[in-house]
Amino acid sequence: LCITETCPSCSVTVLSDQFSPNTTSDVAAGMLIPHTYPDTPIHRQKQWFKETFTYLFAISNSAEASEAGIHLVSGWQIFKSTPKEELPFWSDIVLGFRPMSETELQKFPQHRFGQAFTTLKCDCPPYLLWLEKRLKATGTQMYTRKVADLWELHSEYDIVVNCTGIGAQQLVGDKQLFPVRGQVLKVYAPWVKQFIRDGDGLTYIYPGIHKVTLGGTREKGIWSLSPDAYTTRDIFDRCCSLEPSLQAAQDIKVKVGLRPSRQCVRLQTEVLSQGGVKLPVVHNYGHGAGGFSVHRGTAKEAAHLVEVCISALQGSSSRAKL
Ligand SMILES: Cc1cc2nc3c(=O)[nH]c(=O)nc-3n(C[C@H](O)[C@H](O)[C@H](O)COP(=O)(O)OP(=O)(O)OC[C@H]3O[C@@H](n4cnc5c(N)ncnc54)[C@H](O)[C@@H]3O)c2cc1C
Ligand SMILES: O=C([O-])CC(=O)C(=O)O
Repeated sequence: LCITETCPSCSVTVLSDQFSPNTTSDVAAGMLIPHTYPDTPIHRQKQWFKETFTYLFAISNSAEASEAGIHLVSGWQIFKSTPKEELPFWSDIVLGFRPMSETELQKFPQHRFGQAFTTLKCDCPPYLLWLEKRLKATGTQMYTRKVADLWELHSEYDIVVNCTGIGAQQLVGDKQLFPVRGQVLKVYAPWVKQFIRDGDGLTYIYPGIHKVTLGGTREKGIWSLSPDAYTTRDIFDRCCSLEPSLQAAQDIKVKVGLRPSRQCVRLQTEVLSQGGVKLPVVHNYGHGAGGFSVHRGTAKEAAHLVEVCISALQGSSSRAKL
């Protein structure tokens, strides 16, 4: 979508072996709370988050909000001991960030410190469908196709943009990319309005428009997409210990996804070359546990890289004509 906006004259085709609702992005809670990428400068991560927040905040204030599944949500991030970094880098981007009051903390007797703020949440399947609808309206073609090798695309396309998430491990053999398995529950509990996140990142309660997401797990290097019944019970118990009213939750569905984790998002151009033929590839994958939080910012940067590739191709074809 960002490419169609940045480079309106180019024709875009989306190839994917799976579309919504069968992607990792459909499993995500979709909360805008960034995860830090250790090898990416903080100012760049902050810029990605800020652009994403600003973009989604505008949608949340529009008549599209409900169809797009975007809404504001207030709540608490709580800690058993005061974290080293009391003010995370994103504290001035979310709304109304402040330390929790003593009265608020009384709700969580096991926790000593907390941060209250308002952020945005994407209800992921509706948001992905809304994006697909907007993309189709630009004339973009979408085909179900598994790409085994990027070279198979060179006769059909001038530039390839690689947004394959965990699939990039196989597609481009990226050894730095690894799965972090996450299991979550989606439950019906419409009385839960505030989000609660344990600062250790393991337990969270995220109310969406129709369902509440209860999490979670972080299992490094595990590829299994099968739900685990013991883990389901454990997640439910951990969430009930933070919000006892969840005991009355109904219609519990279990989902599993593989976070495409890396020390940094791979957001760069690579020019593949074979027998004198060149194929520019813009990579944009490896968003780990924070893909929703930075998706618009990273997509805009990828679209800019595509723009640079187009200029280079136009430059080389006019030189060839000379
Ligand atoms: C349990 C869980 C909770 C999460 N919660 C949050 C959250 O609250 N906030 C947040 O910011 N992030 C969250 N995330 C992280 C977020 O889900 C990911 O960062 C994000 O979904 C990655 O998006 P992606 O588009 O790169 O990957 P995907 O959604 O996996 O999309 C990749 C696409 O590429 C296709 N593909 C792959 N290989 C090929 C190939 N060879 N040929 C053709 N197509 C291919 C796939 O079919 C898929 O359609 C969570 C993740 C999990 C697992
Ligand atoms: O950590 C969170 O708050 C939710 C999330 O992004 C994940 O489970 O990957």
